[in-house]
Amino acid sequence: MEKTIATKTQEEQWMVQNQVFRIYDLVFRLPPQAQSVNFEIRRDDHIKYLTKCLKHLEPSFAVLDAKYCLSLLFSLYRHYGVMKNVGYQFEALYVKPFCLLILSRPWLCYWIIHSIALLGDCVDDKLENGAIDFLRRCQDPNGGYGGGPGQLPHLATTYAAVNSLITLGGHRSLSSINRKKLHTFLLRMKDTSGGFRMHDGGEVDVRACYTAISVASVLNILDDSLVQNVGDYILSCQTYEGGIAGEPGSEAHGGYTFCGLAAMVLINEVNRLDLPALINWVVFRQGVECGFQGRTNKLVDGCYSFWQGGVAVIVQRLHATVNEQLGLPNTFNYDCRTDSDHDSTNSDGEQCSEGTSSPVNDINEPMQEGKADASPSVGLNSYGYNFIKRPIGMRPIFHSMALQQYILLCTQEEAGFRDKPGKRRDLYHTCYVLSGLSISQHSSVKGADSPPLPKDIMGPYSNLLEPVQPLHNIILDKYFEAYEFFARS
Ligand SMILES: CC(C)=CCC/C(C)=C/CC/C(C)=C/COP(=O)(O)OP(=O)(O)O
Ligand SMILES: [Zn+2]
Repeated sequence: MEKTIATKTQEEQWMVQNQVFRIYDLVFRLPPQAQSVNFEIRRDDHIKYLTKCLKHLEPSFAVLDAKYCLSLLFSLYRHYGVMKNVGYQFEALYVKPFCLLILSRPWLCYWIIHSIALLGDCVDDKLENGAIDFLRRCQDPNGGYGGGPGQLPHLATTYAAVNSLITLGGHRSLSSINRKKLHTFLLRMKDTSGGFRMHDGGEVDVRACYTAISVASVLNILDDSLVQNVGDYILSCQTYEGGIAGEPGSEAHGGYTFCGLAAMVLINEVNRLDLPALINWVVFRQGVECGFQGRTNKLVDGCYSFWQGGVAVIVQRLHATVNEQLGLPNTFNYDCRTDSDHDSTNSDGEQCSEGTSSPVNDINEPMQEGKADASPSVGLNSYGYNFIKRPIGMRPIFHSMALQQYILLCTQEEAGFRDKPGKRRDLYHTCYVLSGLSISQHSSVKGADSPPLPKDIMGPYSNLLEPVQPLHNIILDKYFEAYEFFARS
């Protein structure tokens, strides 16, 4: 069983809290002149580390396959009672780490390639071509992507492969995806409940619903047969706390809440969720340590900067639906907010009062002249595009500067990012901490095209990362390139 705060030993609790609160003290309780805190992102070091990881990944693909077979052989020996001790040791040392590594190579590609793109860089041609060719080999002849060549297709690795290829961009990469076969695979994963299962004979959960809907939407292959009843399934996972669980009857969790909310937006059924309850749940997940926790009474963790932060920024574009559910007038009131609750001037210095702002449109209504696109696209595959083109109608519902502080001071290592002080860096946390930092930095802008103000960036303005399409967690420019590419083909 996982340890909660309550079940951790005194010593473990002290270690985590002492380190996190030391930083908290430094930032919040000391006068600014006494703070010798470096908030700068070590951009070059992160890029160097990530590129090195990708380089190591590429030539080791074949080697890993061979070692995997060997480790399975030892595992079999152990189960049949032959070479029991040697088998145990070998399994602990090699089988488990290799299984994890070998089954998740499209994920490793995505975490690395997306992180490099967030930092404003790209991989060189050799690495790019290597990654495209490798992902092509992970594609199943009957559609979908496995964790490596010849492995069973799986929705999570399909999502990671598609997001990687879109992030690499360009004709060679985008056209390597067999969309027709992928649609067949997605239909095969569809369950009678309306949800999706992760792989043939696998578990049905909200993660599967999201990964299926996300890839179908961005590849322009979403249709009624895929959408049917998936909203019912996700709705049945919203808990009494307001967040969304992995499956009906489970506990609300940030990862699944992001998946459920993003999927509901992509199928245009987000108004069926209880959004005020969801907002109430997510705002209380940001702790005094400034980072987010994944669920009630658990420790903060850098990766929830994206899962929970992502929920918070998606909600910012759902102001019309939230107002409707609260029985409030449908007003666009972003301009009426200021940094001080008592200040009645808007960001342009004009006087304004609550409730007198301009009307807003719902997700599929034409955008207001001058606010965003005058003619949004129509159809099942356009909800994500229209969503990102909408103006942001609500100020951040989380403390963006505090989250940026947690990220920069508690999760940044010399190179790479981690969960919290005391943990080691890894590629998953590097990817989701950077994704969380990006959405946090861009959470105060009013539209997809405006850059953030320096006051909304913790540290030097050079810390600014590339913006993402939060519904897919793909770099915004690359998302638009893919949207146009697949709209034509
Ligand atoms: C796109 C995609 C595949 C999304 C996955 C979403 C995601 C991160 C789900 C989290 C799963 C989960 C229950 C973690 C709890 O781990 P824990 O008990 O170790 O962590 P905790 O103590 O923070 O809850
Ligand atoms: Zn984590």
